[in-house]
Parts: sequence; structure tokens; C-alpha cells
Amino acid sequence: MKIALIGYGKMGKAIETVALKRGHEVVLRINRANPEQFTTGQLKTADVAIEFTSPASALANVSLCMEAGLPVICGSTGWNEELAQAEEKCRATGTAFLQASNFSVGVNIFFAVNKRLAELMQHQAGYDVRVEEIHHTEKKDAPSGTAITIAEQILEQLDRKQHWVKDEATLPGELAIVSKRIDEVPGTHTVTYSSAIDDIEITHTAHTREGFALGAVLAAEFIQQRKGIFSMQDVLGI
Ligand SMILES: NC(=O)C1=CN([C@@H]2O[C@H](COP(=O)(O)OP(=O)(O)OC[C@H]3O[C@@H](n4cnc5c(N)ncnc54)[C@H](OP(=O)(O)O)[C@@H]3O)[C@@H](O)[C@H]2O)C=CC1
Ligand SMILES: O=C(O)C1=N[C@H](C(=O)O)C[C@H](O)C1
Repeated sequence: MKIALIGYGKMGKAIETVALKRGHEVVLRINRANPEQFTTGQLKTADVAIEFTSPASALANVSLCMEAGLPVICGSTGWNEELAQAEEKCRATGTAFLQASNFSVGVNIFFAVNKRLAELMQHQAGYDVRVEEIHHTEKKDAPSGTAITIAEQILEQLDRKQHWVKDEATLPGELAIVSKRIDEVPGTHTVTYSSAIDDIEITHTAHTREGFALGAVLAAEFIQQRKGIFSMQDVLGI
């Protein structure tokens, strides 16, 4: 598989390492220093694009890749409000698109556990719930995309929570997402249910970026010959 890497920062480089180990070829590496190479003609030399840049650039980047006819894997977070436009572009261009707030297999299993735990807590009104995420200090968005996904999954199950808020909740219907930024942390997410009697806590701790990178390459392998809009649940069959 020939891969165009849109974004050649921490994730782009981690993805290249995994992709090469799996026998793929990287034919394009785009960052802000070489915009002249980010053209339809160059993109057409690839079979698939993997985009990990920033909230501000994700929509324009995935749109250009789709206009070149490429299936697109996108890991950029912090642009949820524009996601529908990317999906519309995918339909209009007849390509394929998979965006995920977190590509790691472990986090996608954590998502399933989170949903089930929230379902069990629906009738346990004595428990309050909060989400915490910790990431490295270079991260641009807060809360993390993963924390937002976790919160949305909880909101879908728990009638006593209406919406999420950044940092501290002031009303009972608010679900707090607390963001912390510490040095080199790749990504830690915790959901805590607390009652007067006890606490129940689930945590996913990424030790490195390899899990995110492997998931993105697995997603690229999956999407390569497909058309339409997909999720990591489709890739992993969970
Ligand atoms: N879904 C998931 O599993 C994961 C998602 N992420 C997300 O991926 C994104 C990237 O993370 P990370 O690699 O750590 O970030 P980095 O800052 O290390 O890398 C970002 C890269 O994108 C490039 N870039 C930024 N803006 C543009 C643009 N307009 N056009 C072309 N290239 C651009 C940067 O170029 P330059 O170097 O020139 O500035 C850099 O190469 C973030 O949104 C992060 O939240 C991260 C990990 C996992
Ligand atoms: O920016 C990061 O590093 C990460 N971003 C993603 C997110 O916002 O959830 C995924 C992962 O936690 C690392």
C-alpha cells in the first residue's frame, strides 16, 4: 500500500515506522514546510491518505485528499463541529473516510467497557461521574477528542447527565471533563464513578504512540478498497 502522510509530526513519524514494518511504502510526507508538494497530482501517487495535523487544518486537508480520489484516515482531533462537512465531501467525491478520536485497539476496547459501565450506572443515582484526561504539554486541543467521545458515550446512557463541561461541574446535570497537561504523557483517560460508599474507576494508559499508529495503519489497510464512511468499530469488529 502506498501511503500519503498528511502531517509528519509526532504521529506522522510513528505511523511511518509501523507502516514500513508492515511492508507498506510512504510516498508523500506533508508538513507546513512543504505545502508545494500537497497537490492533487502528488496525492494521486498514493493509495490512501493518513491525516494527523491539527484542528485548524484537518477539514481542508481531508477535503483535498478526497478531491484527489483517495480514501482518507483522519486522526486529527478538536474539529468535531466540521466533521459533517468532511462526510459530505466523502459522499460527493465517492471516496472513503474514517475519522477516530483514538485509533488504539486498547482505547476502543475501553470505549466498549465505558458504555457498559454507564449502562449499569443508569439506575444507581448515588454515583456521580467525571472524566479526566492527561496529555503532553504540546497538545493543542482540550478536552482531548478521546475524552469527548467517552463523555458522549456516558451521556447517551445516563439520563441524570445532560451535557459535558470543561473542568469542574457546577450543576448536577453536568458531566465534568478535567484536562491536565504534563510533560511527555502520550495519553491517559480515566472515568470515575464516586458515591459516599465507594468509587469505581476505569483507566486507559498509553505507554507510547505505537498503539495509535498501529490502529491508523490497520484502518488504512481496511479502508483501501472500500467506499463510504467507516469507524474503528468496523475495522476491529467490536
Ligand atoms: N486519533 C488518534 O488516535 C490520535 C490523534 N492525535 C491527534 O493528531 C493530531 C496531530 O498530533 P501530533 O502528531 O502529536 O502533532 P504534531 O504537532 O507533532 O504534528 C502535527 C504535524 O502536522 C503538520 N501540520 C500542521 N498544520 C498543517 C497544515 N496546515 N498543513 C500541513 N501540515 C500541517 C505539522 O507541520 P509542522 O511540523 O511544519 O508544524 C506537523 O508535521 C492532533 O490533532 C492530535 O490530537 C494524536 C494521537 C493519536
Ligand atoms: O494529541 C494527542 O497526543 C492525542 N490525541 C488524541 C485525543 O485528543 O484524544 C488521542 C490520544 O489520546 C493522543
